[in-house]
Amino acid sequence: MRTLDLLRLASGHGRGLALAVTATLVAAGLGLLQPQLLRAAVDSATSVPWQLLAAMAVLFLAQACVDGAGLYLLERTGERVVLGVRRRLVARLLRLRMKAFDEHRVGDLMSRVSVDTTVLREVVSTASVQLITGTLTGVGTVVLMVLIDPVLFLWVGTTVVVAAVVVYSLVGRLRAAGEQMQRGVGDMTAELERALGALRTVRACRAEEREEELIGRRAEQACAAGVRAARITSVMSPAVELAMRGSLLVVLLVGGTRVARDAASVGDLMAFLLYATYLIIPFTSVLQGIGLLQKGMGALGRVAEVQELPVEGTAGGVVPECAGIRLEFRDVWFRYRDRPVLRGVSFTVEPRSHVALVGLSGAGKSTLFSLIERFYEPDSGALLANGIDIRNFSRDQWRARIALVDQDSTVLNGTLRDNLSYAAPHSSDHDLHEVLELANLTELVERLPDGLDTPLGERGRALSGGERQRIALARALLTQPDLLLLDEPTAHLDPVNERALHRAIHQAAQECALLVIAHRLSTIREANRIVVLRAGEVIAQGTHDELLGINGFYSGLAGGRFVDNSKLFETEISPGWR
Ligand SMILES: Nc1ncnc2c1ncn2[C@@H]1O[C@H](COP(=O)(O)OP(=O)(O)OP(=O)(O)O)[C@@H](O)[C@H]1O
Repeated sequence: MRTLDLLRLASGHGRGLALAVTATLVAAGLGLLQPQLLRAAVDSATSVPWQLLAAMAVLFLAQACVDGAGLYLLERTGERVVLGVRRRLVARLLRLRMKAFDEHRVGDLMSRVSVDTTVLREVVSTASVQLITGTLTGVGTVVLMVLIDPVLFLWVGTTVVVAAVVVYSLVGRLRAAGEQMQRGVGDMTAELERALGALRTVRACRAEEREEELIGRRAEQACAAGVRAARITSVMSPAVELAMRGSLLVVLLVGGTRVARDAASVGDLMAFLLYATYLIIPFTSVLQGIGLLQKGMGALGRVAEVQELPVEGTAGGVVPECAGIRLEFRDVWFRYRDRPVLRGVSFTVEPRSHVALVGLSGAGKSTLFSLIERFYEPDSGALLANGIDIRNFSRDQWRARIALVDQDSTVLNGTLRDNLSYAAPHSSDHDLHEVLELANLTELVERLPDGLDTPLGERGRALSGGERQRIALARALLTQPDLLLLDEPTAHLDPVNERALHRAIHQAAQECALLVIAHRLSTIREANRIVVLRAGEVIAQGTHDELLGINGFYSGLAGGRFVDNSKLFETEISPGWR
């Protein structure tokens, strides 16, 4: 099965591989001719046979050139095969269903693209040729040896068979060790990615030593598997070497006596001896090839696992052009694995309306956003856009009509312009400046040394939390969505910027529908409608004033938990935060 996968890997590169294998085979063939020339020179010449020596020199040179060309072709093909695999893996990883990321660690998935594919390259560029040319030249050498002296070959053959049996018995264990090593490297990368991704927290918690210890342990696991593989190889290699040296000794002893008894000529013995030394090369090649192939099978398995993970579908129709989107949650149920999170959620966001979602932490508010973005699908019930189930639309088309600003306000490594136009790459400078003004960012652009073209650093490290949030909002507004999803948009803002952002949101709400996860009273008051969520259920809907009168849970939330920023401004803190 895996062998088939391996062959499939090389498909499309058959020409390059065939050329490389041919070159290596020709080089090996040229090598096999040399002892024959030597034999002829020794047996027939009475003086130094210059012509034969010149022919041998030409053979040596030709062999070196063809061998070099074959090696280059192989390495090139290996690189191209890996490029194809990496491209396929990257395309797959970027489209995996979100559930796959709940079950697999990002660092481990990354290590499959970097480390495992490198092992695959070795299999393609080295192991395949080692196995093919090693076997063929080995067989060729054996045939020539049998032709020269079958009796002598029997002696050599026996030692070689013993070595082959030792190698065969160790191959399975070498493969297992190879797999463990790759897994160890994957685990280590995952831990490192986790620690570096949260470096500020690691430092603030003075956890460097603990992280170092944990990541070191993962590295040790990879090292232990590597050492296990080395131990197995260290038994294999001397076994082969012993067999080779033994067979040379046998050739000298048995061959010498046969020459003494005139059963063979000196030329025969020299040619046979040369072939016996030549046999070492293909035999070691095949051995190394088998070892690499076993390692490669482990890597291939890990790469194939990614290829089998489910991706988001691309099928579906176009969202019909309309003046706005009316989004309806109709009796939506959803669970993460076996944990129910949403229970029969029903509510509607009218076109150009402003709806706030409120509820305690863990009530399921962000999950509602994930369902709207179609990161996950409901277990039952449906989300309807203007009466049509959104599963009928292609994800791409649907996502083009909505925009999301989440709490993390992701800023990508790149310039401010790259970040703003990420979802709308062809925006004009005029459009960019319009949204910058809306998000109260013009001052930031003036302050940055290269304005819109200033690099923002990895994850926008050079920016404040509020600036990142406003950039995320500006990016969302630039796409002119029909539905804007905001996860507490004013979370990182001071009152001045909060007011500016409310203005921006208010303006945006003229053009599109807004669904806002809100924790601040100011954000909630802006909404035409508030949906109260409790443990995955919608327990009430209405305006702020209506809900205060009819819903005890909401009144409790409003009285105790919403942050009233106007009070914060006066350095008073609402009772729930004391
Ligand atoms: N990927 C996930 N896998 C498993 N459980 C999850 C996942 N994401 C969220 N949950 C769980 O689902 C529940 C709802 O989470 P959700 O993030 O929707 O809550 P929330 O109301 O947005 O909370 P908050 O206000 O704290 O952001 C929580 O109990 C959370 O632990």
